[in-house]
Amino acid sequence: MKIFTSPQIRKCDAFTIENEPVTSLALMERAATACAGWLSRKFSGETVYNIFCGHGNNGGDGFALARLLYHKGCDVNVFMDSAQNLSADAEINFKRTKDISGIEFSDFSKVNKFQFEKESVIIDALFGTGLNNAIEGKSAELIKVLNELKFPKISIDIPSGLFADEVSDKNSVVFKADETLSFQFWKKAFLHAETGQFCGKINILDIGLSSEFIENEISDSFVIDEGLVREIYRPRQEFSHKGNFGKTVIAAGSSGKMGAAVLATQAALKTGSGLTFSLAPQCGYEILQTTCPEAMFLKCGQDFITSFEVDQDVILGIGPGLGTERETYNALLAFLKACDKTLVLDADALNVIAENTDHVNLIPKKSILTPHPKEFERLFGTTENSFERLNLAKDKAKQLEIYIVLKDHHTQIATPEGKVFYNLTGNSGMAKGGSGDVLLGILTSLLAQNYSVKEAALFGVWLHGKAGDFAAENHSKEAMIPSDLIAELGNVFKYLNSSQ
Ligand SMILES: NC(=O)C1=CN([C@@H]2O[C@H](COP(=O)(O)OP(=O)(O)OC[C@H]3O[C@@H](n4cnc5c(N)ncnc54)[C@H](OP(=O)(O)O)[C@@H]3O)[C@@H](O)[C@H]2O)[C@@H](O)CC1
Ligand SMILES: Nc1ncnc2c1ncn2[C@@H]1O[C@H](COP(=O)(O)OP(=O)(O)O)[C@@H](O)[C@H]1O
Ligand SMILES: [K+]
Repeated sequence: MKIFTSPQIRKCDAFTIENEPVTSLALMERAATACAGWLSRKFSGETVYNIFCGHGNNGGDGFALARLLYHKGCDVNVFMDSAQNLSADAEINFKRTKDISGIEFSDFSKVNKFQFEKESVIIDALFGTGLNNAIEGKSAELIKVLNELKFPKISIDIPSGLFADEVSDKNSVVFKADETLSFQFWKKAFLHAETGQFCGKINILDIGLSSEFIENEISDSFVIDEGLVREIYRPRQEFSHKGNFGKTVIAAGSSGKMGAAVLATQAALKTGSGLTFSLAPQCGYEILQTTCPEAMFLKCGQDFITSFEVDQDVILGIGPGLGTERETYNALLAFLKACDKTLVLDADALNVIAENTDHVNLIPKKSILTPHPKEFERLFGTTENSFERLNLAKDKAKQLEIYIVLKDHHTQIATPEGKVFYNLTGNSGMAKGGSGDVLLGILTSLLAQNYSVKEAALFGVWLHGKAGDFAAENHSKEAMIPSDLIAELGNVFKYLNSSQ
């Protein structure tokens, strides 16, 4: 699914109004109807909705929502700034709502003394995508008060104070939502840590904006939705044999870090690789042969890896637990100098490359790099925030013709064509040492099975997160461990096969 910027969303809005039989007012009604439906499914009939309306169209959504909820039999209070002029559509919806005697209207200034009912919900319809500056004055004071209230908080379209496409100033006042009801599209602000922390759970509501516009408008940012994953996923053919599913080699591990090699190798096996090998030092022989009996052992060194030489017909994933021995580093640099095949590079392999700025030029084109934020910084330098980090990743992916998988809550994949794909699966239960090793195994296995590099990156990151979500469901975010991700891979494939 494409991600649009605020100006593109406005264009989409205008195109829909111009080319489809719908007025801007009717579009507002659709938006409010979608919100009213969502809220009445979510909350009980006893709920009292306290709707805070700004003077733009976000406020217009709020006035319309107040009327629709009231007509569903709900209790509704509306708060507004009576001194402000309203936008045209907000004015019409204000007029349609103000004469309903059952709805109480109050000025923002009354909020401090207002007796909120026990079953209250706070609805933020103050500012939407039209915000053009940090919120100050009365509105800022209001938001500070609302943020202190201990009731469920819902933002309409975007939490007030956030910009859709960029980071807001650290000190700016932002409404802190438990859930955000947004229209039609994901916004970048929902997907980055600095801004996403204000959004709570995101719910994208379809309001029927022009599919013609959505198809034709160019965007370089996408979310990986399940439809895209299903297009990529290829169920196994029954008339097939192990030779059809590639050879995966996981180069990982050193004395004291063999667990990383085990996790990556097991993940490669459970993702469907035809033949799987662990390239590891002798100290890991018994460990790997016992924990991964299906994988073959390629000995390269005693306590750490001293050579990365492999056959030409394999796909190689390098990095987890390699350690920091000079000999391993030199062997990897020598190998990279001679290699022109796609690789998956993670962890210590990235640290080797980060040692010298020229080393990035040794990365074979079309390789996948999977840095976490610190590794990314070591490789490519520091940035002010995650939006800028992503821009730098986009530049580097284009310049070096590689795929950069920026690991995060919503992992971002930057492609050589300058596109960015945000992942939506995964959870904080995965924030544990070893999760990244599992990802390397999955990605390498998919490449070996002949998925294109882009497909492997998108599908692999989604699979990894989905396995994490299943693990959290079964074990809790606290108790789940990276091994559980591997165990859940089977259920993710079953899920893909059963709901085709
Ligand atoms: N697109 C869609 O698909 C649909 C969109 N819809 C809804 O419309 C919303 C966008 O509405 P919008 O453009 O009227 O902007 P919104 O955020 O309500 O108001 C901004 C107002 O505040 C002002 N202002 C700006 N910054 C300020 C500041 N710092 N401090 C103080 N004032 C500030 C600014 O005035 P200006 O400075 O521009 O004169 C403007 O008057 C969108 O989020 C969604 O909810 C749905 O109804 C239908 C489908
Ligand atoms: N809060 C989170 N939400 C979703 N995914 C997460 C979260 N924290 C970590 N992850 C995922 O877990 C993995 C952690 O990788 P990494 O930091 O390399 O760990 P390690 O190297 O210790 O295995 C990444 O794929 C990352 O996206
Ligand atoms: K809002």
